[in-house]
Amino acid sequence: MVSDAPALRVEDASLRYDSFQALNAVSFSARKGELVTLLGPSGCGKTTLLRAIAGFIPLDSGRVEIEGRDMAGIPPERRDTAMCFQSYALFPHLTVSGNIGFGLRQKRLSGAEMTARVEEVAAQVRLSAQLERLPAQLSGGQQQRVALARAMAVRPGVMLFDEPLSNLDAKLRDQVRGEIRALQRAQGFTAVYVTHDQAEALAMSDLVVVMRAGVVEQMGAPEDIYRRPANRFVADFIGTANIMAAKVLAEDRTNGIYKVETPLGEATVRSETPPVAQRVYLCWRPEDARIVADSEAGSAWENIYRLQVRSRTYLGNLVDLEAGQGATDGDSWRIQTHGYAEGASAAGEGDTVAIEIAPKHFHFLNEAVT
Ligand SMILES: Nc1ncnc2c1ncn2[C@@H]1O[C@H](COP(=O)(O)OP(=O)(O)OP(=O)(O)O)[C@@H](O)[C@H]1O
Repeated sequence: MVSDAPALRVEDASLRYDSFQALNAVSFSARKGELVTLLGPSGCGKTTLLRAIAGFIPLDSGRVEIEGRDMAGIPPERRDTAMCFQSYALFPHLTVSGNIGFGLRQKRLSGAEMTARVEEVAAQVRLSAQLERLPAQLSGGQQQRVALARAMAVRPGVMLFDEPLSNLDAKLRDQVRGEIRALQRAQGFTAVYVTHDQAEALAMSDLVVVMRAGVVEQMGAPEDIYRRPANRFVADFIGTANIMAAKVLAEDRTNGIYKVETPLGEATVRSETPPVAQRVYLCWRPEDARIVADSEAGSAWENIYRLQVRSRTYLGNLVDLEAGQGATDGDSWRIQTHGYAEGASAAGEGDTVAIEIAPKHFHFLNEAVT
């Protein structure tokens, strides 16, 4: 269960490597039982932040609090954290049991307590039958589970994951991420999870912290980040986004309805939050467009645009179209639709399709066009 007490609080964390500002006033907190992902492109400072939380590198300014306690000057082994790495970092000469129990050696548990704890955690990660094996005798997914069990065994206040799945193939990655999330929920541990994979972040998190160049660009629940990205960077980094420079022509703030001019044509936008400027970026997602039949397209409906299909990719469950006004010139837009949706099969390369984007599917970014 998620409670209100912050298990971890990072406040204004800043850190430089020589002249390079790796973290710049980063703040976020994780409530007890929450999984928070730090998401961003390579080099944005995710690992640096995780290592600062673990106590491996000191911050230049700002603070890390675990369970309300300031961690300044507290070494890693005395912080209530455990790290789970992408490389697993298993001891090759120790059995699964030895690896899982490794972190317990400092915990002053009796032999019987230690065995019981190892068996309990091994069962949670479904490794009870492999306790006497060496890491080399395990699959990649099993090795990852040993690493997870070893971290879980010490029952840390905050579990820290550094891209734990990047050594696994795509299918296994999906499976293991589901397992980690299920275990995290069942055991109720608090976790900070570093990834550059937006799908992983959306699938696993209670809170996503999107970072770029040492700065937090946005944080929120996965759906918030996806449906209401703050700016072009976040919109583009999370999923696929069609981003247009728009000009507000008329507004009815009371009802949240705006008329805007866009490269697609005029559009009606329904938005609870007003645009931040008259010239503002507007975003819509590929699945927000609906291909409409000619009979509908001729009616007085709003937000219907005729586009020529420039390329068509069949993805099995979905059809992905790239379409624009005319065959090649100017912007092109990504449209995704179910393969069986009306009109999808007729939308071949070179064909003209009519699409409808509902007013509520347009989203104003908090970013003015300058
Ligand atoms: N010890 C160091 N000395 C100097 N610069 C460093 C050091 N460690 C990291 N950096 C730089 O700081 C920036 C942030 O690195 P960090 O490893 O935190 O990024 P990241 O977001 O985790 O990236 P990745 O996903 O590639 O691991 C990078 O530009 C990196 O080159």
